[in-house]
Amino acid sequence: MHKPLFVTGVGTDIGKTLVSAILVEKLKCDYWKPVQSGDLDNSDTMKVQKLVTNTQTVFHSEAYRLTQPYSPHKSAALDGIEINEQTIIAPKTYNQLLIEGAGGLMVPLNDHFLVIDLIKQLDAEVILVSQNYLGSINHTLLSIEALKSRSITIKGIIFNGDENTSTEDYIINYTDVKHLGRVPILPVIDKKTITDAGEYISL
Ligand SMILES: Nc1ncnc2c1ncn2[C@@H]1O[C@H](COP(=O)(O)OP(=O)(O)OP(=O)(O)O)[C@@H](O)[C@H]1O
Ligand SMILES: C[C@H](N)[C@H](N)CCCCCC(=O)O
Ligand SMILES: [Mg+2]
Repeated sequence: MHKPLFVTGVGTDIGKTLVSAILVEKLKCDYWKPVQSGDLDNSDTMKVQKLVTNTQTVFHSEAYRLTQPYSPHKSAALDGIEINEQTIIAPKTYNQLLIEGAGGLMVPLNDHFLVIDLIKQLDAEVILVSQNYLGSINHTLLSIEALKSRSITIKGIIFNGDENTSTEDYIINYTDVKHLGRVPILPVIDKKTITDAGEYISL
């Protein structure tokens, strides 16, 4: 049985949900967003569900649905609760499971447990979503350093958005992490463009 795939990013708003939709359609795997903070009427799960065509994918319910769009530890406090990491248990499925994180790796779920700790707890392999912008080399190398320091397997990195070969080459050569592909800016995001975008990723 495959280990779960955990899609994380060098930060929030980097394209994890978009890349997750492409991967879910390409792999016909299940999707799970354990912690959703804010946007409950347009959640990541709902976004992916709207973009996926295959009938095999099961969309599992979040462990935590928080009303405010902040760091999960803060959103939970605003909702009068505290996230208990013991309750975040991977859903049972015979299919491959793709898990989308919240924000980047060092995002707090409570006062002692971060997204990166959840990856370890779920024994998942990481697909890191990066983007090419001034400062992204630092953010990407820091993310990879954090994963390696916790002996978390990195399946590879997907660059999202405009190409920057010098940035991508430096990151791949310095870290030896596998380049899984690059998703260009999609002028239109719908079922067809998400299905077609599968060709940009090789894994
Ligand atoms: N390659 C792309 N082409 C066009 N739009 C994109 C692309 N990647 C991301 N976007 C857009 O950028 C925004 C942020 O992307 P996305 O929601 O996937 O980020 P995220 O990392 O999942 O954020 P969060 O941390 O909130 O989960 C969305 O509106 C998304 O449609
Ligand atoms: C609310 C947003 N859409 C994400 N789901 C959560 C981002 C948390 C970022 C925390 C931080 O790194 O400062
Ligand atoms: Mg998302």
